[in-house]
Amino acid sequence: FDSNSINKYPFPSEQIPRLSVADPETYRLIKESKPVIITDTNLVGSAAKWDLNYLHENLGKGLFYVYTSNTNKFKYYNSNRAEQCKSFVNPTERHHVTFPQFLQMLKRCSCTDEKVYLQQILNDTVGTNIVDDFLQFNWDWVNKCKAAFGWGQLSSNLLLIGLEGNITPVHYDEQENFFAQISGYKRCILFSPDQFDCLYPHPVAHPCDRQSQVDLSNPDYKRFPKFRNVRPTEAIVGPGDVLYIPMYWWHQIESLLSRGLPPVTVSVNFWYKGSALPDKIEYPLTPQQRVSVMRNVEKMLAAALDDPDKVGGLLRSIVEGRYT
Ligand SMILES: CCC[C@@H](CC(=O)O)C(=O)C(=O)O
Ligand SMILES: [Zn+2]
Repeated sequence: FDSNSINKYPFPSEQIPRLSVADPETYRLIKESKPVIITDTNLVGSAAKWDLNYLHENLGKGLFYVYTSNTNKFKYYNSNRAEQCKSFVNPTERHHVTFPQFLQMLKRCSCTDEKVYLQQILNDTVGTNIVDDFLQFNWDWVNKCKAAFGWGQLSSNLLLIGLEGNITPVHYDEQENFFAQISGYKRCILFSPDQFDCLYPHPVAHPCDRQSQVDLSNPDYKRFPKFRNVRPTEAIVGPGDVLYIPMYWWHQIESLLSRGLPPVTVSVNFWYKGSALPDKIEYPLTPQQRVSVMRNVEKMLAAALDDPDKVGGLLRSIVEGRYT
């Protein structure tokens, strides 16, 4: 990757540890829900050949979700909620196209400043060669991890094909994630769940639930003063690396400029449902549990008031002059 393509952000960063699949420390970190880059897993080694030509030949005739953006940011939004919310402006456009059409869109990007990002759950419409490659993922290792950490079922594998420069802005997911990098390089900037107060997520009922309101490239310190206190940990993942993104950990993922061609990055993620609640809740609550409680309060109040826009007013009445 081209090291001077690294965006400068107004905060110092720690480095995410980079450990071997054979190192016991790797599993200690995962057990503690801490991020770690795991090398030599061969988790998606069979996908090392997934370049655009091979994918064009073998992905099949199915349709793929491809997002376009007039900026380089691909902020996720819930399209059903977006339709309900008249004032909401979609940050990206979603298209349902064939792979050849995606390749055409990619080509057009070189002469417009539009960016594209294919984000498609791997399903049974793919060709037999892709199915074979998928079956040759290192399921033995990843299933052992799932069992060892008590994770729930694998909910999906998302195929991500992005253009260099693409950014998935900072957000958290409610699933455990083994993020496998296949080609190209991605900068992964992570923030622990206890930094919730610094990252000001949209309201739970908003189309951009779980997404931070803070634009890392242009933070609005008046609206989001605590953003000054963020302490990220980051790393650059390359082909063969697997990044463990623990559930509720905030992350921003940036596709880096690569000197060579093609200017695309390819990744596959493995989203797992979280582990079951412990029989006995220990106190103090973990940061993840605190986020989950806040989410449930917002959901309950939005339902009780039958209007998400009234939640802020009621919470202020509860807090101001009483819990401050
Ligand atoms: C839609 C998912 C995008 C991905 C980040 C990226 O590779 O751009 C991510 O956020 C995740 O795997 O959780
Ligand atoms: Zn994510």
